Amino acid sequence: MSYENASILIVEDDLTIGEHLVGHYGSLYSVVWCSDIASAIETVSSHTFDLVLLDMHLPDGEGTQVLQILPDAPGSPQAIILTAFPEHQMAVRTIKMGALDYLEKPFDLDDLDLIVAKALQQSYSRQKLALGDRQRVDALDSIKGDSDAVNHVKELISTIAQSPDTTVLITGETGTGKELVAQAIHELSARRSRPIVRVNCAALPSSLIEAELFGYEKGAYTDAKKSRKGYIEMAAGGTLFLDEIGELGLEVQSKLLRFLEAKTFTKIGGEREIQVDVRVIAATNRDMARMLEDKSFRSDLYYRLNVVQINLPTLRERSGDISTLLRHYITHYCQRMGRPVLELGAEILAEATAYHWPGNVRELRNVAERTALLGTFPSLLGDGRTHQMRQQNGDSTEEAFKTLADVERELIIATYHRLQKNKTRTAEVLGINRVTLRKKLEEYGVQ
Ligand SMILES: Nc1ncnc2c1ncn2[C@@H]1O[C@H](COP(=O)(O)OP(=O)(O)OP(=O)(O)O)[C@@H](O)[C@H]1O
Repeated sequence: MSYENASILIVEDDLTIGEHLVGHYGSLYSVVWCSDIASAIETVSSHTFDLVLLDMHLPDGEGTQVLQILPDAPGSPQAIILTAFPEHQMAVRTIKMGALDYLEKPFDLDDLDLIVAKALQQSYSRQKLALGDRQRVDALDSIKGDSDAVNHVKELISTIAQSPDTTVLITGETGTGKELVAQAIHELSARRSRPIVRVNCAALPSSLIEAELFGYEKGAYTDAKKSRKGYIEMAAGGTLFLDEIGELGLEVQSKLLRFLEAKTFTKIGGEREIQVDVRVIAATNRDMARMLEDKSFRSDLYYRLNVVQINLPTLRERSGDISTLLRHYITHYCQRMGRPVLELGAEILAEATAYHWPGNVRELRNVAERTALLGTFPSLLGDGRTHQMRQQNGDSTEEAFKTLADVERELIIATYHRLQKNKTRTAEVLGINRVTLRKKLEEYGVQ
């Protein structure tokens, strides 16, 4: 294993030892040498090191002063204590404070090399672990929303990720986030260092799909000049994400079922059994119950894929997440376009909440992009009224003014949605009669 990117801070006031250490480690690693405690504290607090070689007695203080700040320093480096004053108690104290090891001067460089290698190995594994944790957090973090339904999905993802061989079926309308979920399962699983290969079964003509999935041997077709790996082999060790699985023809369904059961397959035109270890995640927005009924999808394959199912809620079923998602994507696009972030007024949120979102989060994302680009929020409910957007903390006073009719509209729509579209309660709360409320809602295009 190579640690050429490792960085070491040497804290040593003895010139000969300092030069010796710099000469020895400087050709292998990035090395910084400080000869007093004050500059060592300053340096270790502002730069990232993997390791500190720390003398104990320096002219302006004790090495323990550096040792105690290491856990909070960038990169939380390890420390190896080097001292000319062998004191048993000091050794115990520094180890208790977190030092990795303690060497008495004069020391043998070979001994120090061994301890340094051990320290760098630990630091390397820790960094990999930290990276893994970060990826893990990021994977779930990309799934926005805080409704019970989304939190339940996130819990399922974490559980399924722990079991890297289990086949998963993700169902849900178009744009609900099936691919996002498949990606998160892969990134959280032990397979994350291997590829996730996505195959859109709807995008490939049925004549090609078998060759694309399983590959072919040279000569399998007239124009098969050399053999080719299929997606399954390309995903070896990782995850195969079969999107729109409902579009697979019956013939390929049988071959896929055999692969899922035996974990082996043969390429088209081949005889050799190929063994591949992949997790299969399938997704569909089709009504699978109906497909099973009309026998356009094999029930045995369905049950084999459906070991665990994640059913993603539509956006309208989790309307509480609409404002979070809109804010997230409008901010994202405004920042990407280098524009001031636009503010989402109550009226827009009320309209967005009332809307049906047939294209789910994908549609919302497109609306957010268009809004960021044009500065206006489209009329979702078909009343033809687009909304002029204001910039966060930057609107002109004129734009900030609203008419009484605007305020009334916002209040009525927001109250209606807060009361789960209960007209009687809404009319009661607003102090108007039901007929007036109904007329107003019709006028606003809200059902
Ligand atoms: N909970 C979510 N948080 C943030 N973005 C989301 C969420 N769900 C979906 N998206 C975004 O919406 C878009 C559509 O998501 P995705 O492609 O995963 O949907 P899908 O269900 O696989 O759609 P289809 O069935 O059409 O293939 C993507 O840009 C995705 O990043």
